[in-house]
Amino acid sequence: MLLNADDFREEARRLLPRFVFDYVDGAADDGDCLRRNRSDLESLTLAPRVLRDTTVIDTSIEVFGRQWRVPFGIAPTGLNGLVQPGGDAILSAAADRAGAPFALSTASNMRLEDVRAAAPGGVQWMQLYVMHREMAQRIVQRAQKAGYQALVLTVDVPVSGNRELDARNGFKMPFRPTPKLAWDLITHPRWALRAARAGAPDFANITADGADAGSASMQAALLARAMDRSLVWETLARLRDDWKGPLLLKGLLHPHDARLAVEHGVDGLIVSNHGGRQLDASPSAISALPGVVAAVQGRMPVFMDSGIRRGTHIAKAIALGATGVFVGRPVLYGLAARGAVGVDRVLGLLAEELVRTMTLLGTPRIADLRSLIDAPLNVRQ
Ligand SMILES: Cc1cc2nc3c(=O)[nH]c(=O)nc-3n(C[C@H](O)[C@H](O)[C@H](O)COP(=O)(O)O)c2cc1C
Ligand SMILES: CC(C)CC(=O)C(=O)O
Repeated sequence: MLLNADDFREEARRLLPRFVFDYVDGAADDGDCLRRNRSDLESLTLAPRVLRDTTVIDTSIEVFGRQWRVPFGIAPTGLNGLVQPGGDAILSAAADRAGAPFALSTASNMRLEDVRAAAPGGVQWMQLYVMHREMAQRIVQRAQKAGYQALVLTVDVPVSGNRELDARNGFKMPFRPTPKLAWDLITHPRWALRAARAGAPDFANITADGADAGSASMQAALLARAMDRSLVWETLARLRDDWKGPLLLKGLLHPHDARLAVEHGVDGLIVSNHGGRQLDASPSAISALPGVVAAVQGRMPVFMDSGIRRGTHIAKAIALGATGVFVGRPVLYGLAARGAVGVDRVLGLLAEELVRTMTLLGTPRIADLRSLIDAPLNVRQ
């Protein structure tokens, strides 16, 4: 039975070729940060309040003038077409059905306009990797024109984290067929058939601005995560000028950087260690959250991702001051396991778990959860 995000992970492990599952599931170095994300979330506790009216539970929040039905969304993840052809359109539509936002990665296998069209009424944010300034500018312009409502600049990938599983699987561009890969495909016929039916373009293109910039060198640079390392706080001003809507930074953990973000006119933060895929020595995102929230002093929304697998985890992050959270791998497990139905189910499970958690805590509204942070709870910071 698929009763939680971990069940979907096991199903994804069964159905995906090894090289795809490892890419999705894997982390940097020894996976210390990955485990810390989870164990720090698990070790937090929330003391429930009793005899409170919880007849109606309202999980909605308002962000940048838009209503979200749930205080969580889908984090940007690259190469979703590998999990299932058209993955980004499926995820984006599922997020819209759940009343949740969807963030599209620069490393999408689909053109950003096509993903936008999959959920025209939905909340969609565009994530930006800056490999080349020109390409970044083009993506920014096209995302603006297509109607993406916010821009998320990822700042924790000056260079790729050390992904040893990917190296062992030969997962790099150009992708060379090997006997190991052939065996991987033969033993996962359902995935292989679907990929064959979708055809090469789904994999050949890995940038959200599609064929326009899809030169082989650009694609190899993206997969190698060869970013423009000269991008610094001062150059953020250009981006700030180019993008007319809310600008968020994703991948920030240090309170001092949060203060710099405020000074540089950023509109929101996503406290994140990239799901443990970058610096293995990073603190867990949940342990870094209170420091960032304190530094920001309510001047902009602070989101968090990395390790969220349960409704209780969402409640804990919000109790520690997060405006909302994002999930990466869980929805990809859902996509791998059951396609659109699987993504709906994973999002639905998180929402159901959150409602039950809020009922048990005696906190019918999200704002009530936030007030828990001031209560004398055994919340470790
Ligand atoms: C397969 C995969 C691909 C990712 N690709 C991107 C990306 O292209 N851009 C980005 O900003 N973050 C990327 N991330 C990081 C996620 O946005 C997010 O920070 C992370 O998955 C959260 O941790 P979780 O998977 O434990 O929920 C990726 C994560 C995964 C698992
Ligand atoms: C294709 C990559 C650039 C996606 C990424 O950021 C990741 O694997 O963590």
